[in-house]
This record gives sequence, C-alpha cells and structure tokens, in this order.
Amino acid sequence: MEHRGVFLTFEGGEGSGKSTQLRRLAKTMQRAGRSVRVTREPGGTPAAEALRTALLSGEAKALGPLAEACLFASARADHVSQLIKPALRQGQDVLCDRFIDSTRAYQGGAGVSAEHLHLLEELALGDLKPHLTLLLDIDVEEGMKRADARRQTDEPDRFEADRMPEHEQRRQAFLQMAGNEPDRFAVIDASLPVDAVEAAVTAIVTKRLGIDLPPVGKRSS
Ligand SMILES: Nc1ncnc2c1ncn2[C@@H]1O[C@H](COP(=O)(O)OP(=O)(O)O)[C@@H](O)[C@H]1O
Ligand SMILES: Cc1cn([C@H]2C[C@H](O)[C@@H](COP(=O)(O)OP(=O)(O)O)O2)c(=O)[nH]c1=O
Repeated sequence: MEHRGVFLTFEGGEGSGKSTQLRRLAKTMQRAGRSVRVTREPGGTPAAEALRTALLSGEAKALGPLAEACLFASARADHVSQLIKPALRQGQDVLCDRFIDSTRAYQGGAGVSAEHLHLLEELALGDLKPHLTLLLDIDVEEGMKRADARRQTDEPDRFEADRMPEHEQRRQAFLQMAGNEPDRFAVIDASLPVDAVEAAVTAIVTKRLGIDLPPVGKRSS
C-alpha cells in the first residue's frame, strides 16, 4: 500500500507532554502548508472511542492483560483501517497520541508476551508502520505531578492509578524500544520547558523526515 502522508506517533509516560507537543507540531506543520490529521489511541474513531471509555474506566481491568491487549488491538484495527490508512492515502499527515509502543510498554509490562504483542500488531496494522516515533522521556514522578495538576477530576484513570514501580518499568521499556529501533524513534528530554521541547521536536521532524518547517515562535499551549 502506498502511504503518501507521513505517520508520526508520540509516546511516553503519563504527563510527559505528548498532547501538548502534538498540538503544537500540528499547528507548525499546517503553517508549513501541510494537511494534518490529529488523532489518539485508544480512540480516533467512534467505535474505538467507545472501547477507550471502557478501557480507561477500569471495567476492563477484570479481563486480565491478554484480553485487555486484544481490546486495545481491536480499537487500533478500526482506527488504522477507518482513519489512519485512508488519511495517509489521501496525502494527509497523521499525528497520533500513543500507538503500538504504548501496548508494548503497558500490556507487555503487565505480562503479555512479545510473541502475542507481535501477532496483535500484525493483525491491526498490516503493512503500516510509523515513519517517526517521538518518545517524550521524563522522570515518572515529574510526569505524574504534571498529570495530577492537569486532571479535572479527583480520580486518576485506570493506568494513572498504577504504582510508581510500574510507571518506572514502562519508562524503561520505552527507552529500550527506542534503543532497539533507532531509525524509527527519537528520544526527547521532556523535562525541559514547553518551548524548548517544541524546538527539539521541530528540529527532529525537519531532520528525520526532510520536512521544511518554519521557525517556532513563542506561544501559549
Ligand atoms: N514541558 C513542560 N513543562 C511543564 N509543563 C508541561 C510541559 N509540557 C506539558 N506540560 C503540562 O503538563 C500537563 C500534561 O501535559 P500533556 O501534554 O497533557 O501530557 P500527556 O499527553 O503526555 O499526558 C499539562 O497541564 C501541560 O500543560
Ligand atoms: C494506546 C494505549 C494506551 N494505554 C494506556 C496509557 C494511558 O494510561 C491510557 C491512555 O490515556 P491518555 O489519557 O491518552 O494518556 P495520557 O495520560 O498519557 O495523556 O491508556 C495502554 O495501556 N495501552 C495502549 O495500547
């Protein structure tokens, strides 16, 4: 299948700044005259958003890690076939907040085998692969502080509520994935101020994908 747009994914722990940076990059790319589609996982299509509600509310916790991974993959299969692939085929760039690496880090960390994760990826993605994955890396306590400050409700979601060692294990898993696939990943120091992270993201996208982006001025998130 020919993909004409570029497919970019943002990964990292809770509160690392993925959504903030994704929004900013989308604006910058649009200013450069590109057609950009912003989306997220789990979610992106009506059916996948319905699965998201169940997955994050905690109802899915009783399922166990493999069944849960199947639900993430099910949401992803719909998202990929209904939104991501058609948009790329039409020449739109797709920026996605979390993707396969979150399943590897979270459900892999909960015990789903690499073999099963690979199988689920093959089923949901076919020949699709992100052109670039931006890993926003931050100390887990710092990320959780940001996530706590951002949250509108008192209750953390299903995964935010996990304990620090689990968050730390996910951080290490993300870093290991980046080390294993250096051509796809770029690791960004997400502890820096928002504008500095944005400048790093812009520079990497320009260099890795050969996309000419205008200089980033100061603006609010
Ligand atoms: N570099 C940064 N420095 C300080 N605060 C940040 C930074 N990036 C994002 N934030 C803030 O931290 C919170 C979480 O950011 P968000 O982009 O929603 O993270 P994520 O999508 O990774 O969970 C938000 O309130 C956001 O405004
Ligand atoms: C895409 C994906 C997300 N998740 C988790 C990670 C997040 O805790 C949650 C999505 O919540 P979200 O609010 O999008 O993440 P963040 O708090 O970083 O902005 O789902 C998985 O466990 N597996 C997956 O495959």
